[in-house]
Amino acid sequence: MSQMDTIIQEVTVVSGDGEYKADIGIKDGKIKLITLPGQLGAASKNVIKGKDLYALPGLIDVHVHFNEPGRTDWEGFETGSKSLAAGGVTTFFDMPLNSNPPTTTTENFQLKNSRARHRSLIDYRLWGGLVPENGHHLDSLKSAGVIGFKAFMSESGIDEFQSSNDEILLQGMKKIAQLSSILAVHAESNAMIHFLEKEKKTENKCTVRDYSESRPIASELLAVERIIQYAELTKCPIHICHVSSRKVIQRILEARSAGTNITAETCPHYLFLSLDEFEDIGSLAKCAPPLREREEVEGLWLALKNGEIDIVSSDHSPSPPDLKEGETIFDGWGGIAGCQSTLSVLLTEGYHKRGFTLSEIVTLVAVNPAKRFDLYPQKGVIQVGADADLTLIDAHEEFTLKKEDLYYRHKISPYINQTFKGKVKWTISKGRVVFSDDL
Ligand SMILES: NC(=O)NC(NC(N)=O)C(=O)[O-]
Ligand SMILES: [Zn+2]
Ligand SMILES: [Zn+2]
Repeated sequence: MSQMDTIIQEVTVVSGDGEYKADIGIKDGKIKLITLPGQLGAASKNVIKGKDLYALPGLIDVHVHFNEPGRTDWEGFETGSKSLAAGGVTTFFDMPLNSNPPTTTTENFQLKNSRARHRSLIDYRLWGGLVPENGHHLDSLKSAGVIGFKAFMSESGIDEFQSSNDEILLQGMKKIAQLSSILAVHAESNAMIHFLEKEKKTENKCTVRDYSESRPIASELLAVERIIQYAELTKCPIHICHVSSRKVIQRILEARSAGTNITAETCPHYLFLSLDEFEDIGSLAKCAPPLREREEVEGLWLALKNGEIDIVSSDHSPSPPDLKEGETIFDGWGGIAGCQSTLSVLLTEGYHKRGFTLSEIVTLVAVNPAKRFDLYPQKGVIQVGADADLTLIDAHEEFTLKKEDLYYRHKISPYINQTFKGKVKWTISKGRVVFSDDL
C-alpha cells in the first residue's frame, strides 16, 4: 500500500444518509482509501486519532462577503478564510459585492481571483454580479469560471452594485438560462421597503423593532413572487438568498412543485436569534432581511426538519465596528459577522436541542450546496476519489465563544459570549490541515 499523507483512524464518518466507523487515508489532496476501522496503521506522516470524533464532509458556505479587493479593511480573504477553517468550512463562494470593484466584469473577476488564490487558506469559488449595464459581460464571466450570478431586487447598500429593475432581471435571466448558470437573488421589494422606511422616519419611529417592521416578510414574499414569475418565463435556475420566514419557503416549494428550478437558503442568524435578541444586541445583529419574531425562528427549524430548505450558509457580511454605528438602527451597516459559527449554531440548536441527526445537518451545509452548484461528488461527500475536504468534530464539547477565538479582521459578532455544544477539532481542505483545535 502506498504511503498516505494523512491517516484518520477509527472515526465515525457522516454522510447525507447515515454514519459508519472507518479509517480514512488521504493522499495528494484526495481521499485515497476508506477501510474498516483499525485497518490503517501509523505508516504516515500525520496520524489523527478519530476515536471520539465525527468526520463530516467539509462545509461549503455559498454566501460570504470577504470584500477584497477594495474593502479589505472590512474583512479580506486571509482573515475570512481562516475564520471559515476554524468553523469547519473547506469551500466558500464569495459574493460579487462588497469588493470594489465588484465582480461584474472579467477583468474584475481576475483581479479578485488573483487575490483569493494567494490569500485563501481553503478552496473557493467566486460569484459574478448581474447589475444594470453589465449584460454583455455575463458570457465571459461564465467562461472565466463564476459559480453563478447574484442580483439585488432592493438596494445593496453599496453604490457600485446597483439593484436590478424588472427589465434588467428579465434580460439577465434569459442570458443566464442560456449559459446553464444560476441566479442568486436578494429578494426584498424595493418599493415596499422605501415606502415603509420613509413612513417610519417621518413618524420618528426608529427603534430596532421599527427597522424590522420596515422590511416585513411581505416584502420578501412580493419580491420572491416576482422572481418566480420571471424564472417560469425565462427558465432561469434561481437560488433565493437568506430567507427569513417559512412563509417564503412555502411559496418557493409551491413554485418547485410547479416545475421551477429554485432553491432556498437560510442563515444561522435567522435560526439562532429572534427580534427579541436583536433588541438586546442592537446593530451587531442588523441584517437584511431583518431578524424576525421567535415563532418565525421556530418555523424555519420546522422547515429544515421537513427538508423544505436546501442550504444553510452564513451570509457573513462584516464591516468595521464604527460603520455598524449610527444615530439610529437605520443608519448602521446591515450585515452580520458570523461565518465562523454556522456549524456551532446547527449543532447546538439543531443536533442537541431539536434532535436533528448529523446527516441532516451535513445535507444542509455540504451535500446540497455541492449538488446545487455542480461540485458533487468531488465535494460534499466522504468517498474515495473526492477532494479531501473534512471537518472533524467533537459533538459534545461545550465552549463559550470569546472575542479572542474569532479570526475575523474585526472581532465583532452577535455570537460572542454565546455557549455552544459541539466543537470543530480539525479542518482539512484538499488534504491540508487548515485548522486544529490542539495546535
Ligand atoms: N451588501 C451586503 O453585503 N449585503 C448583505 N447584507 C445583509 N444580508 O444584511 C446581503 O447579503 O444582502
Ligand atoms: Zn442579500
Ligand atoms: Zn449577502
